[in-house]
Amino acid sequence: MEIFKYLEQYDYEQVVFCQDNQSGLKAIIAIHDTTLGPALGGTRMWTYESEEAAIEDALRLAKGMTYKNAAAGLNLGGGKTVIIGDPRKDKNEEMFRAFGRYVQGLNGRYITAEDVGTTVADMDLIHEETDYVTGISPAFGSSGNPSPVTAYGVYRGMKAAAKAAFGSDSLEGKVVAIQGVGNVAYSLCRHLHEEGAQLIVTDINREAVNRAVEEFGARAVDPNEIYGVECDIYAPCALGATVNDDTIPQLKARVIAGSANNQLKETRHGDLIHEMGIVYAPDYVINAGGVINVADELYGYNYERAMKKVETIYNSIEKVIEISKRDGIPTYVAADRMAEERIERIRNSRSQFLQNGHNILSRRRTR
Ligand SMILES: NC(=O)c1ccc[n+]([C@@H]2O[C@H](COP(=O)([O-])OP(=O)(O)OC[C@H]3O[C@@H](n4cnc5c(N)ncnc54)[C@H](O)[C@@H]3O)[C@@H](O)[C@H]2O)c1
Ligand SMILES: CC(C)C[C@H](N)C(=O)O
Repeated sequence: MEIFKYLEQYDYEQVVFCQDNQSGLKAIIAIHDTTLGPALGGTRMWTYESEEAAIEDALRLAKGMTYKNAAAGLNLGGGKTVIIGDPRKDKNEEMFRAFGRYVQGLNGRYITAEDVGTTVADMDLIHEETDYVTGISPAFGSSGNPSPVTAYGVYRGMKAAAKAAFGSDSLEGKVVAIQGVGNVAYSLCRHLHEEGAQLIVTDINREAVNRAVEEFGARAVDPNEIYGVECDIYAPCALGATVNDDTIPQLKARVIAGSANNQLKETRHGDLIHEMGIVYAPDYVINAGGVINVADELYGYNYERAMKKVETIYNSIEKVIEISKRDGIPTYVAADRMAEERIERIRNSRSQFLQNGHNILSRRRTR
């Protein structure tokens, strides 16, 4: 990967490589765009095939956060961190504290939170070193684990997408195929089960599958089978890029709506599913519940206020589908336009000069 070429192509601001011998920390903080405000995005811990794969993931996820935060109406830019390592074996206190010091070093340009492989306990360790972390324990006045709120947003967005595909937003009797039943999807399964949807689940973690089978009467399938099952809705809730050349021909679903980030391997896959008449709820619009929830901490966390905003995900999904139909464009393009237009509007409204704290005239007088 030619890194500067990539940064230039997608207009990234900054990439920070964090290394600490003692703890084994190897992390990449990617800051995509801070036009709207500080970059807020989670920290993912994952075993990557190569350093290049880790860098690419951080970059793609950071850009996704710029669009997610903008589309959700937040005054926040986009950033993300990946820590290279196995979250089941390689974590230690020193690692998250070392990482916290790197976050502190950015002096508020980047604020972190949970993502795949990290927990509230990890955020609490980061918080030992910096205030620029959200999703820490509620005992600190924070919002805690964002996953259940993300799940609620996905559930609401899925209903809006179902309305467009089936004429009703009721999910009763609908068959939903869920890939990955981790933190978000577990709560999503609960909402769907309560509404009377039938669940088909898969995960590479057997325990996670068993829990969904036992608690929600889900039918389990092998990871490779999930794409081809007979279902109404495919909910990707594991990692990204699962809507691709191999999986699209297998899909029977009329709706794709799930929590995973970067669901489309390439944008052309969004074009392809659009042509096939599949209603795609753009990933960063439907999964914004978690970031909406943690972002509320910046105002002094209020659960009711945060949930009121999360409810609007239903309307946002309706809106992208409406624009998609009106302009004859795929929903992912409609969502990108919505996000980009907001960034441009705010960029322009901020264009007048504002004193930035360096009072040149008063300093001159003291010389
Ligand atoms: N946690 C949040 O609040 C939040 C917010 C927005 C987006 N997301 C995104 O949603 C997705 C899920 O997040 P999470 O917090 O639930 O993570 P998680 O790690 O708790 O769950 C992911 C699950 O997917 C499983 N998995 C991984 N690869 C798989 C595969 N090939 N096939 C089947 N299962 C597989 C894992 O075993 C795990 O159980 C991620 O893409 C994340 O970036 C999460
Ligand atoms: C800020 C976090 C809640 C971010 C979350 N992992 C996301 O992808 O939106």
